[in-house]
Amino acid sequence: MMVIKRLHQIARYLSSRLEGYLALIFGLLGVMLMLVVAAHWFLVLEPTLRAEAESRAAVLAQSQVQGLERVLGEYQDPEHLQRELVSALGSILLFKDGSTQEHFIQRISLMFDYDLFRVPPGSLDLDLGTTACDRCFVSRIPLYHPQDRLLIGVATCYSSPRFLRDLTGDLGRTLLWVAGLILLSIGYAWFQAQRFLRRLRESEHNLRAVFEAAPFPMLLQADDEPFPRRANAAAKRYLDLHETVEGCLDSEAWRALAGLTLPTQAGETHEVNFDGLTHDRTHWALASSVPLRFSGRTSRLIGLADVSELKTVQEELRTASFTDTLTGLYNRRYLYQRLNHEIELADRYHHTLSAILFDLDFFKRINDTFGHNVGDDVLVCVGGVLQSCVREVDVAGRHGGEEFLVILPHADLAEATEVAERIRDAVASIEWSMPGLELTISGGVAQHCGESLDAFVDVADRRLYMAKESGRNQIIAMPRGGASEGRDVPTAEPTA
Ligand SMILES: Nc1nc2c(ncn2[C@@H]2O[C@H](COP(=O)(O)OP(=O)(O)OP(=O)(O)O)[C@@H](O)[C@H]2O)c(=O)[nH]1
Repeated sequence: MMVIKRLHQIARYLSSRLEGYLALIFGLLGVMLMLVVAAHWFLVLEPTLRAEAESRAAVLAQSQVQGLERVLGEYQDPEHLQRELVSALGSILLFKDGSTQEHFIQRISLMFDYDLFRVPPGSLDLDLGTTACDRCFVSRIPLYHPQDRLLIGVATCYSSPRFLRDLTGDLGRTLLWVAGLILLSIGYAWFQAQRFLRRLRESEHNLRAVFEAAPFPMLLQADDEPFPRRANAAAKRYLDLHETVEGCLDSEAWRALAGLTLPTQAGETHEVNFDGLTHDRTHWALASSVPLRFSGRTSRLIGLADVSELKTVQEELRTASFTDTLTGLYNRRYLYQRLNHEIELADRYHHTLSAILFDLDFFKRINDTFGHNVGDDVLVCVGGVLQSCVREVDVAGRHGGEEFLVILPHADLAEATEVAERIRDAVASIEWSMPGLELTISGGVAQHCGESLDAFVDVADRRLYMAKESGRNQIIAMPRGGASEGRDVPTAEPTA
């Protein structure tokens, strides 16, 4: 694992170095190409074309010189012969290209072997035409006597270099232009590539800086790897990441986080909670996960924003919104929400549901006699009694003022009445530290029979009113002879 990682690092280093020199390599390749083309031109093409041009010039000179041999055969008198030769040479030199008006043969000189050719020595050596003919092709054409076919001299023709130009045209200049353009293009491409690479490096550097300096945790993980490839300083702190001996980033919290389902779409966020962090508590984080490719591998960028404190505050607010601040019991808002829910469950699953509405007897008198603070303490104390007398599934809360409501799921009227009695007894038995303080409680019990929440509470309320009317300190679970109250089946007689 270490070896592979090391090799990977070396490969990455070499690759990054190569990237920097890539443009230079391409530039050198271009120059090499130009050198190969130039070498081919100067060493192969140009000599071949020159040889071809020379042979053309020689053929042309040969054809012209044939006329001279005829003159040599026709005239015996040296003076006459010389005049004719000069005239023939003049016509050869006048021979022009129709399109360019350029002379084909620019200079011609004759040399004879006077031992074989019987005229005074040197009398026929002629040299006519321009002397400045540097690049001319020189063709030496043997001259034979027309009768006995003996070699009697040599005609040296200096042909115009236009033969070479005909063959090459402007190839050389074109090649120079092309080479220049290629070099310019390579230079431009190299310059642009360097600029692009510099910008790329800058951009990568900036991204790394942003990644590192981000105040919230960010991690980069390849899809086929269990550990993050990169983590910024905030992530290392937050997830308590440490490097293992194998060189991977790992921690308890990372493992907990990696086991969760994180969002897969860009812009999507999930609230996740996970353990394993220091401070030994469950942490909440807002997680985002953006798919991307990194170093050619499918990866994801995980962003985390710790919302644990926000969650705690949210939870506290939620609890506060459902809690009565004085007694710590549920408040009326929660009681009604819960009762609504329990009614739905009872209707759906056809199970029993009962409720008890309590009211402290003559509570005003306690307030008036002992003061409001004592009244508050009494309310808190009664709340505690209520809480201790009900099951875990039951819900006890403050209905308002000195009224309390107890919800009893899966309890019929008889069972609820029993609980109500237990509470009444318990309240009556409280030993108050305040001399002269006595407290009783009255209650109305109702079993749900399919009616609405308001109607259900109303039944309990009317029975509570009856209890009050009947002298207080008692529980009413059925109307005494009231036909309109006879919906639920009483199983216990009212007590006094
Ligand atoms: N100390 C205190 N008193 C409260 C609180 N809420 C309501 N009360 C008082 O409770 C008293 C209720 O009085 P009443 O409605 O006349 O009823 P009661 O005196 O208990 O008489 P019955 O209900 O008929 O037995 C009022 O004096 C209210 O001020 C509270 O939070 N703290």
